[in-house]
This record gives sequence, C-alpha cells and structure tokens, in this order.
Amino acid sequence: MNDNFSKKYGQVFLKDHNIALKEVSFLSPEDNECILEIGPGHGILTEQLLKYNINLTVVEPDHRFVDQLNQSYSNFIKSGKLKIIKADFLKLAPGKYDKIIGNIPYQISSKIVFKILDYDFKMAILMVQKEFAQRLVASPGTPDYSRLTVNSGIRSQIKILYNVSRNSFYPVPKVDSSIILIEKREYNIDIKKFDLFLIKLFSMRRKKISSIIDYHGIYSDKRPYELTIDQLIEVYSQS
Ligand SMILES: C[S@@+](CC[C@H](N)C(=O)[O-])C[C@H]1O[C@@H](n2cnc3c(N)ncnc32)[C@H](O)[C@@H]1O
Repeated sequence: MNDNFSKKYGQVFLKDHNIALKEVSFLSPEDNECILEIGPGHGILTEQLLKYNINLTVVEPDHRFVDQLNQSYSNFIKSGKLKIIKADFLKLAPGKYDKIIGNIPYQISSKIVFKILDYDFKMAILMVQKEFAQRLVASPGTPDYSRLTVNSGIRSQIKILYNVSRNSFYPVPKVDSSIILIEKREYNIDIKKFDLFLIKLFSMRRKKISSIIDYHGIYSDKRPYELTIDQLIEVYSQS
C-alpha cells in the first residue's frame, strides 16, 4: 500500500512486532472471547489477535486500510472470525465486548477513552501518548490531576504497564507512548451530571471550592485539584 499518512486520522504505525506481541499478551485473549480493536491500520495487532480462537471486530474509518484488511483476511471474514466495520469509533453506539485493544490516535485519545468507558467490557489495553497516560493516573495535588483523571478513575482502574519509545513507530512521532490497562469498575453515580460538575470545578482548579460552587462543608477551602475522587463525590453530593 502506498503510505500517504493521514494527519486527520492520527496515523503513526507501530513497526516493532515485539511490542505488538507484548500488547496482545497483556490482553491475554481467551477462547471465544469477543474482542474489539480500534484503529487497526495495517493490522500489526490484528495479525497477532487472529492467532487466537476469538471473535474479533475491528473499527477503522480509513477506506485504504479497510480495503487492505478485507483482502488480507478474507478467509477470517468468511469464517465469521473477523468483522471489519468502516466507521469512526466515536460515532458508534456503545456495545458489549469482553476486551478492547487499540493503538489509538493521539489527538482524540480522551474522546476515545470516554467512549470506551461507556461500553460494557472487562478490560482494555491501549497504546496512548505517554503524557496522556500520566494524566490518567495522576495523583491529587499534582498538575496532571484533572477532570480526565477523576472521570475515568470513577469508572475504571487504570495502570501504566509499559513505556514505548517513539522510535518504535513510523513516521517517528514527536512523543513517546505508553501501554495502559483499563479495568472497568462498578460505580453508583449519574456520570453525566457528575462530569458537568467536574467541568465547572476544574475550569477553576486553583480557586477555593466555596468560591466556585455553593458548598460550605469541610473541603470549602480546598482547591478542586487537591481532592481525591471520593472527596469530590462527597462535595458533589452535598452541593
Ligand atoms: C496510531 S494509528 C495505529 C495503527 C495501527 N494499529 C498500528 O499500531 O500501527 C491509529 C489508527 O486509528 C485509525 N483511526 C483514526 N481515527 C479513528 C476513529 N475515529 N475511529 C477508529 N479508528 C480511527 C487511524 O486510521 C489509524 O489506523
């Protein structure tokens, strides 16, 4: 295929097969699991995934890759083991999969993570920009601690598993990457309403909570970025 990289689709491609193997081994596919891959591109992860006895669905908006995958994996498609959806993942209605995997475009990483968290799934393995991974797992009181950390932290447990050099990709991007694990967890809050509350608080992250919202409890003098997730939920439920 003539590589005409699309900036619009955030196309940098993993060239290190050992990293692809590592990601798939982190995912640990089990027999008959339904697995979703976001943004297969040339299929470096797809190829490894198809070695397992799983049902694989891949979502890719770029018709060039869809055509390439349709050709390379026609037997898997015929046997029903592989389904290729030509679409923007962000526009799909959330579904149910056992596991999700993807080396996702940097510029829409937070939208993709928020969308994944609307899915019914057990765990996801994603390759993301290193700095983005650090924002996901940031501790309260640090500059990286944000609405993204809290929103994703309520709905899941996230860990950085492995850092990947920019030199493992082509064309070489300006940033390094990290492989992260997302494990979905149960939560008991209206996430849409809570997120609106977070947007308001974190838009003034250095102001005292009592000067942002009508709250006069024990955390009034704290700043939003200083509170743990549980403390933010407490403020939300009392305001
Ligand atoms: C960083 S590249 C990774 C490609 C391949 N998985 C790899 O590791 O080499 C991101 C891929 O996501 C695709 N992509 C971009 N926007 C997307 C979207 N909204 N939904 C699904 N895939 C998207 C791109 O076309 C590209 O194939």
